[in-house]
Amino acid sequence: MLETIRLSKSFKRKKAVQDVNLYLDNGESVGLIGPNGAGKSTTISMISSLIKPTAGEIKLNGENIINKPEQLRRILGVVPQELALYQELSAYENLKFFGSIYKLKGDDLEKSIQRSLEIVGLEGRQKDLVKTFSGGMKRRVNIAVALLHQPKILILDEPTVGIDPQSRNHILETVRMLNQKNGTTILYTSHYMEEVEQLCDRLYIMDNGEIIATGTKGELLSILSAEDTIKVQLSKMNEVFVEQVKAIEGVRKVEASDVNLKVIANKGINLVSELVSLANNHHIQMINFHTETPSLEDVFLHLTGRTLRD
Ligand SMILES: Nc1ncnc2c1ncn2[C@@H]1O[C@H](COP(=O)(O)OP(=O)(O)OP(=O)(O)O)[C@@H](O)[C@H]1O
Repeated sequence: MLETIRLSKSFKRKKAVQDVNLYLDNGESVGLIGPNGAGKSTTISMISSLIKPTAGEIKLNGENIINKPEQLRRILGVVPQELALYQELSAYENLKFFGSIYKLKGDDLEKSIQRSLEIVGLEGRQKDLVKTFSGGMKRRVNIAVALLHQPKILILDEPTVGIDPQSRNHILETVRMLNQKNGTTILYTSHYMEEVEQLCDRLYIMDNGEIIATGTKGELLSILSAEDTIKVQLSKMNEVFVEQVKAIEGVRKVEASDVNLKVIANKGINLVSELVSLANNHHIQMINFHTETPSLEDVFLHLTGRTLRD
């Protein structure tokens, strides 16, 4: 349905986005995840024709629409990171104003406003001034604005940053409902891995302006399927022991702190028995150990050497 091909944007010498290929199929819920500054907002701004790409194409149903953004605008709803609301107007008045920009009028406009307010759960607060709302409620009004023209594709740029947990849950539920009940195609950006894990069928992982991995959760986790992670608590620790653990064939990484050891090793080696015999040689007891199941955060760490929130 919607596709970007080698989409790139530079600001002077800064390459903010480079060669980004992504596609959204009809009815999919797709996550775009990456740390601050990865290039997510810039990518979204290009797709929503707020800024012009330096290079690349944006295709809608196979047709390059970079120079005819109005085609895409009709079917695209965008919830930007920054609030775009009039604080001195009520929620209803804000929606009325933005609805008129979409050229909605009369009964159609009224129905759209009430439908959008209902979706975000603010129909009971529509007469209240936006300035009296919590941050989370303002975000929900922002989402209602993006829904006024019943977009087929909804893009949300980090919609849960800095808001209370109740509004966050409400927003996640709203997005899930729009995707699963209304069939709205979703592109959801976040630097919270657990949100995209919950909401999205497929993910793109972005770092330093580039897509560094893509796939379903299962496909991304399989990047780590060649490794085992074992965490061990010991009765005591010494440096020679740690060095000998590092030297075990197939061990990739060892992190030691206090009496805890985390060992990442190639799958298939008999790491536990090697550790037990080494510990015995040093008169160290293994108090407990467990194998860790990798998460998508681990995939990100594996690919970039950093955590998402670094
Ligand atoms: N108008 C601009 N002028 C110069 N540099 C910019 C501009 N907009 C973004 N950048 C730079 O481009 C890079 C990508 O920024 P972008 O906002 O797209 O990242 P992001 O992944 O959305 O992160 P965040 O979650 O912090 O918004 C950053 O290094 C940023 O400083």
